[in-house]
Amino acid sequence: MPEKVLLHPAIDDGIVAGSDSFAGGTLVCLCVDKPVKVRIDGQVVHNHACGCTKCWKPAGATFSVVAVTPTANVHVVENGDKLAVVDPGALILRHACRACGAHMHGPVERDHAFQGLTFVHTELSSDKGWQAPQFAAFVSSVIESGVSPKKMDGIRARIREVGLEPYDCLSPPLMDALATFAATKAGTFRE
Ligand SMILES: N[C@@H](CCC(=O)N[C@@H](CS)C(=O)NCC(=O)O)C(=O)O
Ligand SMILES: [Zn+2]
Ligand SMILES: [Zn+2]
Repeated sequence: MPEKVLLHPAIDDGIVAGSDSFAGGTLVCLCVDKPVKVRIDGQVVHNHACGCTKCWKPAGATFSVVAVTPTANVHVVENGDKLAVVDPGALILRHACRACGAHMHGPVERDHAFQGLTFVHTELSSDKGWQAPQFAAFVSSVIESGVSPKKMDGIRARIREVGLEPYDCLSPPLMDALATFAATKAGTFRE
């Protein structure tokens, strides 16, 4: 029997639909003592599985699940002194809890198509109604975390089976946003 392909706990047992009227919630890190808490006002968008090596994954998961929300909607409300930026040179300034390692919020501050957005992991919240994962991004990148290339057909098949489209970069709307930004910078943008 072929080995079962595990993607992420929020996907493996069936994707739970989000709520259109969801008003937001609080992310809590994995620490038992003095957990970091981050409140998000309102719903997230572009929630997706990410196979890249940089996004935070829970133990045993091959993919992370990460979404974006306007940075203005993100508020560190408790124990923010435990946070540190993982890589200050990265586009996404991932603020991780120094004790448990969970990435609590990742703003994009630099001049970029995603400037003003923050990347967050809604699985760190017990609130119900967050947008469900919509697609899988950077699927080929799981090879960089040690997944055998021989497993990629099975991984992509499983992603499709759970109802997501696998992409090796971002989804078409996000890639279009990046290209629109580049075209605007280059002066080649047309309405
Ligand atoms: N193949 C690379 C891809 C890394 C990458 O480009 N990740 C995307 C998706 S999260 C990104 O936008 N990264 C920006 C950043 O890490 O700041 C890896 O797996 O490390
Ligand atoms: Zn923690
Ligand atoms: Zn990623």
